[in-house]
Amino acid sequence: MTQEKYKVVDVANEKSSDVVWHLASVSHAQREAANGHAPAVLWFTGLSGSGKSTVANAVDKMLHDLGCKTYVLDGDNVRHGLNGDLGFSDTDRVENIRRIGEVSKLFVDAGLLVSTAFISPFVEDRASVRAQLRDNQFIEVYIDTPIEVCEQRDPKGLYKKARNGEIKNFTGIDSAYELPTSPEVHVKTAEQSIEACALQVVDYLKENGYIDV
Ligand SMILES: Nc1ncnc2c1ncn2[C@@H]1O[C@H](COP(=O)(O)OS(=O)(=O)O)[C@@H](OP(=O)(O)O)[C@H]1O
Ligand SMILES: Nc1ncnc2c1ncn2[C@@H]1O[C@H](COP(=O)(O)OP(=O)(O)O)[C@@H](O)[C@H]1O
Repeated sequence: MTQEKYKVVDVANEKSSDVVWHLASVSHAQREAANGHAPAVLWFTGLSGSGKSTVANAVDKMLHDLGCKTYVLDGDNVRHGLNGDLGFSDTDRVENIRRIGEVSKLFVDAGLLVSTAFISPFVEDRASVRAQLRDNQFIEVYIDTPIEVCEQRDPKGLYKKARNGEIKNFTGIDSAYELPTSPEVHVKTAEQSIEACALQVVDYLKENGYIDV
């Protein structure tokens, strides 16, 4: 192995300071050309029951049908696996989002349009994930649904449990949700169908040159 195959990065404060990166032999531009679209993370954020998973999966299906390389990260494949050790204290939520941010970055590096569906309640954590990606690779999608509507939907019966005191630290009841201040896409699920919500996101990708179909 010759030395130019390696890039030494400044990670003096990390435990992995003796680890060096192997430079990629397939460039971002080559991946983008092969996939036919730009990579990005569609970061869905909103209350429990707001419709993050439903809309993220509808978007994923539309993009897949258009021939895009996609993936959805949500509680089912993350909180039961990689983040199975984390609960719902503020500290655990911060770590949950940090790890999901790292995983999203890898998917973006692989050239995918990745959709994440996590409450991600804190402005600072969403901003940290954005800051780790290149310009335009983080698209915040605010799934804006009034808590009354979420509570009426209550697809998992969790609001009822939280109101009864069976669940503590429930977002919107006794745990904070900090509103996105300038999301790239602002989706109001109480005012339009699931399909219209998903189209709003896909149209954003078309209008901003991520996909060209
Ligand atoms: N205390 C508390 N508060 C909020 N949500 C709770 C809680 N306990 C369990 N659940 C279920 O976990 C899902 C939220 O997990 P997230 O990883 O998205 O949360 S966070 O981003 O770390 O805040 C959330 O799923 P969604 O309804 O899909 O949002 C709930 O089903
Ligand atoms: N326009 C809409 N967009 C998204 N979900 C909707 C809409 N109208 C009704 N729903 C329903 O609301 C519920 C949202 O649940 P879910 O997607 O699991 O939310 P979250 O992932 O935010 O917890 C689903 O039962 C879905 O069918």
